[in-house]
Amino acid sequence: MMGSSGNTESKVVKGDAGYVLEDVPHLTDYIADLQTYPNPLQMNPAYLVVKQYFVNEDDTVAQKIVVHKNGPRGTHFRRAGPRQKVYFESDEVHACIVTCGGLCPGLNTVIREIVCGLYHMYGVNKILGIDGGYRGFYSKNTVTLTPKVVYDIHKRGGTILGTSRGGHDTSKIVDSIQDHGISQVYVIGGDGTQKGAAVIYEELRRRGLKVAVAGIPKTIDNDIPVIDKSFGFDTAVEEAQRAINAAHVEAESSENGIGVVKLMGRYSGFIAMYATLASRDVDCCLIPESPFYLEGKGGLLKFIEKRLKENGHMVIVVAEGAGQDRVSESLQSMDDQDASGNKLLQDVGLWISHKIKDHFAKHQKTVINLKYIDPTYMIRAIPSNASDNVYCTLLAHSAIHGAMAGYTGFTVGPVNGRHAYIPFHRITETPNKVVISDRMWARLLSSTNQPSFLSSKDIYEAKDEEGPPTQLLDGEYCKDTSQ
Ligand SMILES: Nc1ncnc2c1ncn2[C@@H]1O[C@H](COP(=O)(O)OP(=O)(O)OP(=O)(O)O)[C@@H](O)[C@H]1O
Ligand SMILES: O=P(O)(O)OC[C@H]1O[C@](O)(CO)[C@@H](O)[C@@H]1O
Ligand SMILES: [Mg+2]
Repeated sequence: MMGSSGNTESKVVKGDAGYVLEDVPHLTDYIADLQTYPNPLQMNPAYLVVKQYFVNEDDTVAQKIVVHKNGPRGTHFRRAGPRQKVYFESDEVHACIVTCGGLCPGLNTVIREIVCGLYHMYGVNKILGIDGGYRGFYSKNTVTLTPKVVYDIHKRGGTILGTSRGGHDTSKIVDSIQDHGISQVYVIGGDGTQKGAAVIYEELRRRGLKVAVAGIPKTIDNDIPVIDKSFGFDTAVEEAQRAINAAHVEAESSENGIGVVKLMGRYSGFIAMYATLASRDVDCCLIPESPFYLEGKGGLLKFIEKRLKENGHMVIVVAEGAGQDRVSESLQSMDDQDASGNKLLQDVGLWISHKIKDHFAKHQKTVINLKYIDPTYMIRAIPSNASDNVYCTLLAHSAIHGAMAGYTGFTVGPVNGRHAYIPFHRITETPNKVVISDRMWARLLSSTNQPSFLSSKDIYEAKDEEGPPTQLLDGEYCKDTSQ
């Protein structure tokens, strides 16, 4: 038995045995009598031979794949992919693409694949690039995008369209969409961008316009929940190895050598955690989710003394958002924000380097040789690697298939390896963070042998906050990162 309840916020369908579909909006939810057309892919020579090319309308993807015999089936999302019927004729589509927020490897690949996918799979040849993020809709000229224009852009870092923070003026953006006669909007960006896409969708719907809005989640920090991983993350972790290697070479080449590497990660320490686990040369990894302290027993400085005694050198990786409360306290900084309202961070790498140098100079009378390496922008300004390129292609194709099939107000992304359409609010409400009571962080602690900086009270509270260990696998809103 299926029953459904829906508003513009959520469209939830319930089925048997605790099955829940968190569906995405469709143009037919607010426009009556929309005409459908056979999917032109049916005649496409490249795809003709694929058996079962089209996704079954009822296919959904389970958010939770570790299940118990009598447990509820849980939350599902609509499976991404091409449908037999589409809601746009090729000639009718006028698409636009915008990139917002910080840079990330793979942005150009996603742009390229949206343009080429629309053109080659659906015969769409009216595609506009919006210059410089959301504000480009109303304050800049547009760029015409063709397969020829985007041919080799995946080999370059950054975004050929430019990006920005702030400047989201919903009514001006939607006026511009209306004035240009745009019928599909592809929005590439992080949590802020997807929030912006959600309000654009709401306004288009309020005006009753036949315009599909598709979000492609971008975040180098991997802080978007529900999806398995964000594009560019692997590339960034790989690039971070170069900085860690350099820090290690510098550190081991001198007496009491210390290499400090700062990596991106505003609120989520995934890059630092994965880069540390991959490298094996790191002695200590500091992330925003795990508070640390410097002084006293169990503190960072005592650990450094111990490591230097044991090995004669060490490497510390610090995520940019780690220990921000301590840094701000000590620098008595103002609560500055960027144009999008994101808190501007203090340089924790510099701060920690000073603290370490001070400690050894004042209290230990030991000569140390500390090198601080800050590759933060270098790891996100590069082109995506091979596997991210393939991933970007799948994201772009999933977004195109969804928009052509009339879905709107959705983000695409892999959930347990299968691409799905996810309602905007599900990926913007709670950021994805490293769970320090999870097995992955335990693996890191055991590989570096660093202190956890947690008292037994903290450990008890961390477990209590997350619930018992198995709840992580069961948690509706938690990704299973434990593996
Ligand atoms: N709540 C919101 N409503 C509407 N627009 C928003 C909202 N939050 C952010 N935006 C807009 O989204 C754009 C990008 O936001 P932001 O600078 O926070 O980056 P992001 O997409 O979160 O990417 P990242 O943080 O990974 O760099 C900006 O133009 C900003 O104005
Ligand atoms: O300096 P910018 O470009 O505003 O962005 C810095 C922030 O962007 C991010 O890379 C996220 O996109 C964060 O890791 C970082 O704090
Ligand atoms: Mg963000």
